[in-house]
Amino acid sequence: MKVLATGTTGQVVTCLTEIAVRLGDVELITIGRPEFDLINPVPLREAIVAASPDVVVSAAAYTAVDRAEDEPARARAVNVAGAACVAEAAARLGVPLIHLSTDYVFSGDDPGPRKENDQTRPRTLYGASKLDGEKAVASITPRHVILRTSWVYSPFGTNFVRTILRLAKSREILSVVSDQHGNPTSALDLAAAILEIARSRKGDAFGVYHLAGTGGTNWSDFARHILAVSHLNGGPFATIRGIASADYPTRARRPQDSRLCTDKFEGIFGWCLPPWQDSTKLVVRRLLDPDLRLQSVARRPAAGGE
Ligand SMILES: NC(=O)C1=CN([C@@H]2O[C@H](COP(=O)(O)OP(=O)(O)OC[C@H]3O[C@@H](n4cnc5c(N)ncnc54)[C@H](OP(=O)(O)O)[C@@H]3O)[C@@H](O)[C@H]2O)C=CC1
Ligand SMILES: Cc1cn([C@H]2C[C@H](O)[C@@H](COP(=O)(O)OP(=O)(O)O[C@H]3O[C@@H](C)C(=O)[C@@H](O)[C@H]3O)O2)c(=O)[nH]c1=O
Ligand SMILES: [Mg+2]
Repeated sequence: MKVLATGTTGQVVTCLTEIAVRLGDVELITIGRPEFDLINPVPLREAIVAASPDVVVSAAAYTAVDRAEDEPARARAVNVAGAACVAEAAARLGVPLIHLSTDYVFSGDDPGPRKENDQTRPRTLYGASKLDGEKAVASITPRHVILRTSWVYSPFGTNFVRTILRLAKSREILSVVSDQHGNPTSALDLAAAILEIARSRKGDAFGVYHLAGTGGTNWSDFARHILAVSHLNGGPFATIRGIASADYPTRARRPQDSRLCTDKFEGIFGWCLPPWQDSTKLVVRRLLDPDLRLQSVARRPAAGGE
């Protein structure tokens, strides 16, 4: 089957390319900058229609959480108008759209995990733009699977795992916030899930779903796990000092607890993503030894798990 994904160098799109090669029966087309920019999405929409895929994956987005506070118009243009144009292409083709969204649509003021219908109230401009993007997508095509995921990391691009490993090379102690809770998600797992959904052709599965790594944590414990694995494998190490968000001022105020409940996804699809610790280990080991091509698509069965 032919799957088209937006973006060229993003974490998820890069992992989609890797997993598609591994699967063998998916032709993955990626489309994005510099030829096609979501800021000017009509040519992108027309190119998607011309490519005539069986499924469209909307993986490109404005993801710079702090910068979005200073350029809201650009963030909204990409995440709302751009996402809408991608949805229009899928609607014109009459094919399913898998659209990625975020835990940052929630304020996180109350304890999680959060279900799909829980009240959304983004704290950040990034989160608000992604929420409006979801609404636009849903209004344009009923054949949408909106996947809200969180804390995405991978061997590629910009992410927390790579940042922590880089900082640990030059510092003995790192201060990391311990009062923000969420679910780290490997983009390799997510890409495998997206292609599994694309191939499953479940006719009644459209809607909004939460899909993230199994198990919750906070950023400082996530960092501790990253560096423990790194240390065991001869990589950089630093001591993590847990701090309060108030002691790590950022332009955007992140949710306090944006853990996602994945029961709905598990109920419909019958599986979920691996425990975040296992997937983090695979990605850290791959980053330390780029020749490693570790198995990263293992899944837990839905029943009988923890
Ligand atoms: N990263 C995370 O922690 C999380 C991400 N998500 C969502 O998952 C999706 C994938 O995220 P991820 O892979 O991590 O993103 P990345 O930040 O790794 O990559 C962003 C992608 O979007 C593309 N992009 C950004 N602006 C434009 C533009 N103006 N025109 C065309 N393409 C553009 C980039 O293009 P280029 O290749 O040219 O740079 C890149 O391919 C996004 O929808 C994001 O909101 C959800 C939860 C967590
Ligand atoms: C690097 C670092 C970060 N932090 C904090 C800042 C922040 O609260 C938290 C995570 O920082 P980041 O900037 O990596 O995370 P952030 O950009 O907020 O990550 C988010 O990205 C968007 C795209 C999403 O959709 C979200 O799911 C989420 O993954 O850790 C420290 O406390 N110490 C540090 O040394
Ligand atoms: Mg960031």
